[in-house]
Amino acid sequence: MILELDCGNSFIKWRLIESDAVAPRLGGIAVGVEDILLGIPDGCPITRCRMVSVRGDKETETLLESVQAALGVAVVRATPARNVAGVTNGYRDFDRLGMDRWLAVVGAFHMCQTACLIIDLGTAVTADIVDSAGRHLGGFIAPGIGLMRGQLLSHTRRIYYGASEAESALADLGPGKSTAEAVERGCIMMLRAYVNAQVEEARSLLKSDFVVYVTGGDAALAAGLPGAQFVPDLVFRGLAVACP
Ligand SMILES: Nc1ncnc2c1ncn2[C@@H]1O[C@H](COP(=O)(O)OP(=O)(O)O)[C@@H](O)[C@H]1O
Ligand SMILES: CC(C)(COP(=O)(O)O)[C@@H](O)C(=O)NCCC(=O)O
Ligand SMILES: [K+]
Repeated sequence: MILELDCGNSFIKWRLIESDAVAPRLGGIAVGVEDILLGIPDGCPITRCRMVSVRGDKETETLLESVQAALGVAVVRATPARNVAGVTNGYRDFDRLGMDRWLAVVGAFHMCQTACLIIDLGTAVTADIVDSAGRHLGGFIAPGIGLMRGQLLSHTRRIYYGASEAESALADLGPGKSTAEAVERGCIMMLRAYVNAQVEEARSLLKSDFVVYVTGGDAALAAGLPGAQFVPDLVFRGLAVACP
């Protein structure tokens, strides 16, 4: 059994997968390594572990070492590359491209073998464009919905509301008639406008048909994007290609 870890800025996504299987056996979202260890059944035969992390080097090293120590298996960490599986990294400094973005791009091209747009809605919302020859044309990074909302709450005096108000604010998306509705709906509208703009950008750059993949913890916020395929495990798919 292989343990796979995707360490994002907010959460660690983890799953257990048989080496030749497509569907995972078990998985979850964790804050720290302890949560992952609690989620793994006793005696589960883990033989390998692969990891991708966008956390700092020191934090990543600590995570990796604690997993190795707890499970007694070597952890393989995905590292930057100029080319993987027919995809070429488009950054001038290829090692500065976030590894989650890179693996999502690799996973996406591996699936469709044609031009694609990859949108990942997590802490940040990223969009990456790949042409039909596998050339990554670059991408965009913007704050995710939590960061947008958080900036408003922390940088204004009179914007405040509770969790239950926030929850009921999304019953519909028309003009808000309370602070909670106005902020929650405004942030969603901004996010959707950004996502739609990415589709337009890809259309004008690629000048051909392309596949749109949506992933990340907040992918549901892009629901209704015409023709988009929701692939929650896109980063894991790329991780398996990059670290077989
Ligand atoms: N079960 C869950 N627990 C916590 N957050 C979740 C959950 N499901 C979806 N989310 C959403 O996922 C977002 C984080 O997405 P994620 O892709 O994990 O980010 P990152 O890769 O930056 O850590 C949060 O903003 C939250 O709204
Ligand atoms: C853009 C990101 C912050 C997204 O991280 P996430 O929202 O998945 O936690 C991450 O991919 C990153 O740190 N990238 C390095 C900068 C870059 O891609 O240019
Ligand atoms: K992300």
